[in-house]
Amino acid sequence: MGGRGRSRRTQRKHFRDGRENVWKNSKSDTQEENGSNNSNGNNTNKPTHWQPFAVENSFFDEYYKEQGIVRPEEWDSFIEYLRRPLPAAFRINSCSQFCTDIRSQLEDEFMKSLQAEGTDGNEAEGIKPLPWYPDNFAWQSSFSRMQLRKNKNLERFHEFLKQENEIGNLTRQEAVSMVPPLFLDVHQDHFILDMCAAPGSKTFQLLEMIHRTSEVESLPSGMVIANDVDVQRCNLLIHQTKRMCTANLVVTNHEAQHFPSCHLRKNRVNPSELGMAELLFDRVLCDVPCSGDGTLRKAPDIWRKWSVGMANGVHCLQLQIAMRGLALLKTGGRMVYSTCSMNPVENEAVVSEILRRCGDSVELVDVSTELPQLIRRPGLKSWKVRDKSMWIASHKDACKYGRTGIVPSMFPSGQAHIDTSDIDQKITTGEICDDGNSGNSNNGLQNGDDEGEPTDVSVTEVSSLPLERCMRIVPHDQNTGSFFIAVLHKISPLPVFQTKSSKNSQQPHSDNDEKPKLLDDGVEKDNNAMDLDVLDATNEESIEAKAADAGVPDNESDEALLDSNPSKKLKGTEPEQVRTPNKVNTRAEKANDKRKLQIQGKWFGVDPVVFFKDDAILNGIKEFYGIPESFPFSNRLITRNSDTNHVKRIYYISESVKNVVELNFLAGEQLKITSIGLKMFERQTSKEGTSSPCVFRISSEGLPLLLPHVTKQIACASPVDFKHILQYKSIKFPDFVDDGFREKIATLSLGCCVVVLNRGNEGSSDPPTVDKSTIAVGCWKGRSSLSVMVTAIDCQELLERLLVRMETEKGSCLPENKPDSEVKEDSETIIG
Ligand SMILES: C[S@@+](CC[C@H](N)C(=O)[O-])C[C@H]1O[C@@H](n2cnc3c(N)ncnc32)[C@H](O)[C@@H]1O
Repeated sequence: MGGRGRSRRTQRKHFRDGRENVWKNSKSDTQEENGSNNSNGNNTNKPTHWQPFAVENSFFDEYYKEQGIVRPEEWDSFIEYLRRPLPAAFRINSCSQFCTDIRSQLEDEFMKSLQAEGTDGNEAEGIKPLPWYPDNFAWQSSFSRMQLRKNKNLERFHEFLKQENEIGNLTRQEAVSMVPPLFLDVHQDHFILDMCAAPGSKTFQLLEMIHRTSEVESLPSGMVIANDVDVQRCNLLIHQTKRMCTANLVVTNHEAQHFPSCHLRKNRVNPSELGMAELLFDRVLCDVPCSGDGTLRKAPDIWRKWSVGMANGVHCLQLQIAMRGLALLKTGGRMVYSTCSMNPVENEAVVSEILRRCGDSVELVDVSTELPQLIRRPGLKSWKVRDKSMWIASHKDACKYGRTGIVPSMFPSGQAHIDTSDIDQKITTGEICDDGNSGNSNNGLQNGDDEGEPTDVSVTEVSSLPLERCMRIVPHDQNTGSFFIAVLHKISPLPVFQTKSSKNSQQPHSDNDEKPKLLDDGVEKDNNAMDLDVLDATNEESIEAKAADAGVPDNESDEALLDSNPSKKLKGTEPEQVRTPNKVNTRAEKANDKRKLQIQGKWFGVDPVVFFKDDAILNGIKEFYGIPESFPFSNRLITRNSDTNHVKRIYYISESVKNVVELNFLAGEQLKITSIGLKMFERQTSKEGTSSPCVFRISSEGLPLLLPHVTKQIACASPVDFKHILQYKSIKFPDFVDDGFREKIATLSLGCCVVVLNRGNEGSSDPPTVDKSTIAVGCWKGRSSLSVMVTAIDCQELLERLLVRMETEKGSCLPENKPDSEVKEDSETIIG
């Protein structure tokens, strides 16, 4: 095993041979993966060069055998599972109106039919619920994604998955990726930060958790901030979470390690007047960027790319992000640190360093009694460090052999070797976090590599920390990918860290110290975050100390902070007035409101977040739809356009999000917000819009929230007419089957209206009685026809579900006949 005692020449040969093997073996792997003599008649004689990925890598084998993440006798099984394609897994959106219908469909229909189908001698399980996921809401199939796409027998199931996924009733997600949010112990009133959130599958879960039991009419008091550094991936996340129809989400675009503090100066505001003076979180999910070798089964190209440098290269960033997460966590709060990597350098090493830095203020939680059906392994107490050339026994050896890229925190002891030599200089500078190995495929030694002498790694450091409380999920335990999870509890404010002078250095320190040393957390300041960001945001004294350190005068006002950006000057506003936003009808509030309306976006390329305050438009909307004054619109409507005369979309935000927006505003717009709230109203720009007294239609996302409050422009359709609307998208008035419905529609104004399905329990009340199970769609009433404003796929879904429900309830028979007059999509057809 390993490179222990191997001579330089032998070691080099070994690496070269290993690389050749990868490619030599790819032919046979190809045949295996393509499934020769496939019983379903798929072409099995594809040319072998079609196979793009080799599914072995000797450097990988050598590395993980040495780390002992599985016992030697398990190795073959471990590797064999890693080479198998990953079974497809998915989750039912527990907030979907149809979640129980879908679960029944899986349990009663697909479970049996797919078991009967079987494929290619695969496990005949078909699909089964994941035993550790609550309420049978998560499922795993024994089919890979490839099989689902290619196998004719699975076509119907595949179509079902695709359709429900697109609508938002299902989320396709790796089984193990569903685990971290389950350990966060989320409550409905929690403020949650998802630090590295894109593409958003875990954010979706977190949102489901806070919305879990809320009624249609009331929003949860918690909220989620989903952050990612990559704008494009943020857009993916926004698309993904749009299906959740939530007013409790803010998407931000920051480097997680520099996530802004978003706090107000203690001496300038009275927090009790604001509700919140500092943005801290009850829960933090820290699902950091990683080498990703836990996803080998899903992404087999990683076999070819894998190198030790991938893990070593992200270790420092992971640590910085985790430390920032803990700083933003409330005392008493819980943070989950997770990676989809198997590598201890990205996992146990990061957790160890967190514990060393935080001392008694953070504990690693023993969650062994939580989710007992989830099979997991305890974290390692001992592991080894290597770079592309050699195994390294300790930081001392790293210094001795000039191994740049290796930092003390990678070792179980975390102990730094202090030396004043040139080599040490190199190691303690920031460059070590960005070694050239990261992400490249340079596994082996090359001519001219400075190998040094192999160090004796037979004596491995052993950690005294309770790392067995960490969890590693491995593929062969329950036929999944791999994941690492650690649950951290913040007991008290973090120790005060050293200031800029020690930036990026990992100072020597010892596990045996009684008190944690005051260490810099390695976070560089940026203009926005100032130095305050490296601190525990709960530690007021340290904030002030740091503010002074950063050259910010003690008495600097919020206004002055805003002045740093010319677009946000608060001319003519007294500080006291800024601090009393809750007083009604004061001059100060008006000035404040005006300022909010006028504010320009601080962040380049990101639309500003502006409170929508156009009373004329808002009153018009309320009047048109008959929305009572009791509906909380005040300070809950947002636009992303500072020119309020040309607002196209109006977003609705929960009370919790409103508090964050106000805090952010007063704190100098520290948050770079890419998406916020729920799209509630949208300007109808087509010519139909001009014929309506109200140009703002209710968007599909906003309808569930508004529905119980709409008293005008609403009509209850019989199942027959409702089905026709969905089926034909646009119906001429004479073609309505039910006279009562036709008459009701005739009384509505031109423009947007809501049509509710009458299933018998709505009664004859006008407006109809609605509850969580009410099915309704937004429509547009034109001069001669009614058109549905729902996407084609949503119409289809509703139709299918409707038919199933109707059949079950045996309430009504739905005719298949077309309406009398020719149905065609005329100019009034609007599919929103
Ligand atoms: C493992 S993925 C997160 C997966 C996500 N939690 C989910 O469940 O869908 C890591 C994410 O971190 C983001 N990322 C990388 N560096 C980052 C940084 N410095 N700050 C914030 N996000 C970062 C990447 O863009 C990527 O989307």
